[in-house]
Amino acid sequence: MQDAKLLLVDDDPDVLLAARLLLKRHFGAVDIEKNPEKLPFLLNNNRYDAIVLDMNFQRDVSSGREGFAWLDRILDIDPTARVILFTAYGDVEMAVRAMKAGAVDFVLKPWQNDKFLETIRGAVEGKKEAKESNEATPKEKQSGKTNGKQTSIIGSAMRPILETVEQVAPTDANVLILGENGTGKDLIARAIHENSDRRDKPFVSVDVGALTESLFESELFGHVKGAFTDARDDRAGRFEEANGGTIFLDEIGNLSASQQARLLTVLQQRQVTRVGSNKARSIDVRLVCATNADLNQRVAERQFRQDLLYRINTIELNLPPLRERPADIGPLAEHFLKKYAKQYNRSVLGVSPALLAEMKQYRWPGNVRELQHAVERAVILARPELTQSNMLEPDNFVFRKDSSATSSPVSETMQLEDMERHLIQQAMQKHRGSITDVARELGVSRQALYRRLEKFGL
Ligand SMILES: Nc1ncnc2c1ncn2[C@@H]1O[C@H](COP(=O)(O)OP(=O)(O)OP(=O)(O)O)[C@@H](O)[C@H]1O
Repeated sequence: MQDAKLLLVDDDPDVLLAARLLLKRHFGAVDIEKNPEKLPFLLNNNRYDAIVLDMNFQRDVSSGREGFAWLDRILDIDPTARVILFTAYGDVEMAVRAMKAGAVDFVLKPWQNDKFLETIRGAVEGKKEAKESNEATPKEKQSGKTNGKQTSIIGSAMRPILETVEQVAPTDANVLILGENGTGKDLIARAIHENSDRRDKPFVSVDVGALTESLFESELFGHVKGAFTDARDDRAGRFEEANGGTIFLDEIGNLSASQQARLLTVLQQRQVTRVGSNKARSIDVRLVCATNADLNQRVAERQFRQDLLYRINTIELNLPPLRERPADIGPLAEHFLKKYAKQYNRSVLGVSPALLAEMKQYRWPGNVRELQHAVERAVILARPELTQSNMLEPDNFVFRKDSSATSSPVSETMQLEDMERHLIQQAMQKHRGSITDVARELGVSRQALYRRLEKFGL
């Protein structure tokens, strides 16, 4: 019997009674509550080692919205709370989102007793360890509050790029970073700033592609009071905010003709004029731009001004897509795995050779960002019983299905996977979610079925 106090919150009295019956045999005290509105009172008057919270409180509502709101509320009252979520089959996506929002784990309903107990023990132990080492709480970890360090840049293909960064950073040369989405353009822009003499001054990042025509000028160059209806005060623009430091203009390829003309004037004169004013102010900023568009082609098509291109591309850095640097996939995957195993308290030690081989076959349309999210998801879903020798296996990993350009071995696998997923869905419906019956019908072990349910997010 473990000396721990638990709280279970679920609006189904049968679930509460069954769970309490099981947990009371293993833990010191188990409180149950049907009404989540009582949570603030309970939390303010008790110290719980773990809280099990249902995601859906009204019958027939399965959005989980209420569960998320209560999870937030709990973590606001007690940022050290270890919250485990009850989720139904089909809610695995929601469980992943909830862990990103600060829950420590989840239990699928109907639960298996040994897994349920193991999950609660893990949460209770985690709470003790956190107390002893005074470590960051799950919520602090999510917000990155405790991580003031620069993200490290991984991969041998990045080495020549980093060498150029080191060379050009101390100069004031304008840099244009080219590369598909998720290849690390933002990371490199920050590295340029950090390696320059401007590192103690602001780094201001603006997604210019997302600015509407009407917002563009006031956001970048500022405005004076009364310049337009909502201009209640004088406001500095992002160029002025970056004064002395670096301004990073992302998605520069998406600017309209008039925006390009305005920007070019500012860069030529090194002065900004706030909207509604006629006073020009000098600015001293280092300019770094990025785009995933082929700017030379856009110039050829007369979509982008050549004089603006020449002004921003004194130094050009090309970040290769991940599929063209397969040697970087392993180190990047291991890097993210270590990061998320620590964050989510999972004992996953590495990527199996079989999974690594599949990763190298895949085209990674979302590049490093996609790899990062896929590893995060796999780590969250990796239960000890699902990973052989604590390695991530192909079964633990989901590759994005809308990758039209996948190479043939992967697309054949995808078709098979679709069929498999369909068969499992049908059997789950027929047997109303009974794992034993579905496993028997499909001729697979219960563990193999769990693996597939998790893999397909069923
Ligand atoms: N070489 C790398 N080492 C470690 N992490 C990386 C590397 N490259 C990219 N990342 C991570 O991948 C994610 C996406 O990178 P980033 O935002 O820099 O890409 P981007 O090219 O600016 O994307 P977008 O074009 O969509 O703005 C970030 O979380 C970043 O930290």
